[in-house]
Amino acid sequence: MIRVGQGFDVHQLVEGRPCIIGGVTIPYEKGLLGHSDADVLLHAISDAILGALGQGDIGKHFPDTDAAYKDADSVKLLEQVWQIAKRMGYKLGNIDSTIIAQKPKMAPYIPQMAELIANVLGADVAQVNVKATTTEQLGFTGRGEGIAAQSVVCLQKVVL
Ligand SMILES: Nc1ccn([C@@H]2O[C@H](COP(=O)(O)O)[C@@H](O)[C@H]2O)c(=O)n1
Ligand SMILES: C[C@@]1(CO)OP(=O)(O)OP(=O)(O)OC[C@H]1O
Repeated sequence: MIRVGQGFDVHQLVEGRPCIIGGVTIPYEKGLLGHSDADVLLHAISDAILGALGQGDIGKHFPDTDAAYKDADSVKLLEQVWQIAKRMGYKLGNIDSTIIAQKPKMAPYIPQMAELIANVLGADVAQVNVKATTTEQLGFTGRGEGIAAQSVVCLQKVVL
């Protein structure tokens, strides 16, 4: 059986925070604000996996009212989400995702992001696609006020 999920997330860009996207720290004058490390891409992917599983979203599993998740490493959150998928008997089909940011330039960091995500999900890097786009200076992303990410995930039931 195949199940599909989609995820979408947004975080504000502010001074004095690291810019962590897809588990990679990107050198930039601003970073993403959140209760956790605000890794917008890993949150969108985590939500897509939970969506495919019919298991709600990361806010349900890791509430932003819980001090345990203050400045949490979103790689660890994705690892926990993937444990749920494995427990329910699923493996990764493929992921497609898009980072929506005017700046910084994501392209140099995308191979590292895809490698990291594939490692966490026990998959081959060919199963993980990460893209980036600007919004041509339009809207909140275009003004550099925040960064958004979206993701679609296909999970396959493991046949025993
Ligand atoms: N933050 C970003 C945004 C885009 N890219 C890359 O640039 C290409 C052109 O972007 P457009 O928005 O003009 O389509 C795009 O295909 C991305 O590869 C990027 O690296 N970082
Ligand atoms: C990850 C969590 C938990 O630390 O907090 P944030 O970093 O604020 O991120 P968000 O995308 O709002 O989603 C869920 C949260 O509960």
